[in-house]
Amino acid sequence: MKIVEVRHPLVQHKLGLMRRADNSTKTFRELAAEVATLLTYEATSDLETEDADVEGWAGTVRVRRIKGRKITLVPILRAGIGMLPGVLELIPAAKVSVVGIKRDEASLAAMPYYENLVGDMADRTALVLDPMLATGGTLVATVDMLKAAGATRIKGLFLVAAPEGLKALEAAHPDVEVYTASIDERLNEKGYILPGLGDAGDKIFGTRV
Ligand SMILES: O=P(O)(O)OC[C@H]1O[C@H](OP(=O)(O)OP(=O)(O)O)[C@H](O)[C@@H]1O
Ligand SMILES: O=c1cc[nH]c(=O)[nH]1
Ligand SMILES: [Mg+2]
Repeated sequence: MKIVEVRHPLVQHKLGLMRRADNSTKTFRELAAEVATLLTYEATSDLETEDADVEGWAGTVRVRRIKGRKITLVPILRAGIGMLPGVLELIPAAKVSVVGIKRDEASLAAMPYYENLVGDMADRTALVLDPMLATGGTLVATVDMLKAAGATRIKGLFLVAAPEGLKALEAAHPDVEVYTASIDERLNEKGYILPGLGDAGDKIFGTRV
């Protein structure tokens, strides 16, 4: 399975700022979007390009443009919404497919509650957005949904990923690519990533703080 831990200094610096416990909602949100932009840059580095001719100031110029295949962004409610503005900075025309999944806090089981996907999923690369990959249950349920709708090219962007979640994904969907700012140490007994970021959804939405 392709797993890319992005070691770029800007990513590492911004993730380090996100780990502070005293961040305001505004600061956490801004950093989540900024890291999402940088992860998008990495995750799109293998997009195919083709030649095209444009009329420039001194005549016709041969340029490169992104070839045919289109992208759909798939933010997982709620917390994935926090990454959406940063990804749209680089792919402003992308169609957005929304998935709602809530992790049951006691069993840690992923509970899907909403699905609204673009129609032509089979023709698109799906970029799944979620700040946290913990047990992997949410991501596996999301990929199940996307594949059932015809998706064959799926990449996931996560601010932080736990080894346990990566293992679960590899067992269920080894064809999915993962881009993350950090592979952290482990999960705690409540399924939270250590050292992690805490509850990313609560921090992005300003709830329970
Ligand atoms: O890998 P897993 O163990 O499944 O956990 C990860 C999921 O948990 C969090 O969402 P949460 O259920 O807290 O929902 P929220 O976005 O509404 O906060 C997080 O944003 C992921 O979606
Ligand atoms: O560490 C974690 C795990 C799941 N969800 C979060 O928001 N944080
Ligand atoms: Mg949450």
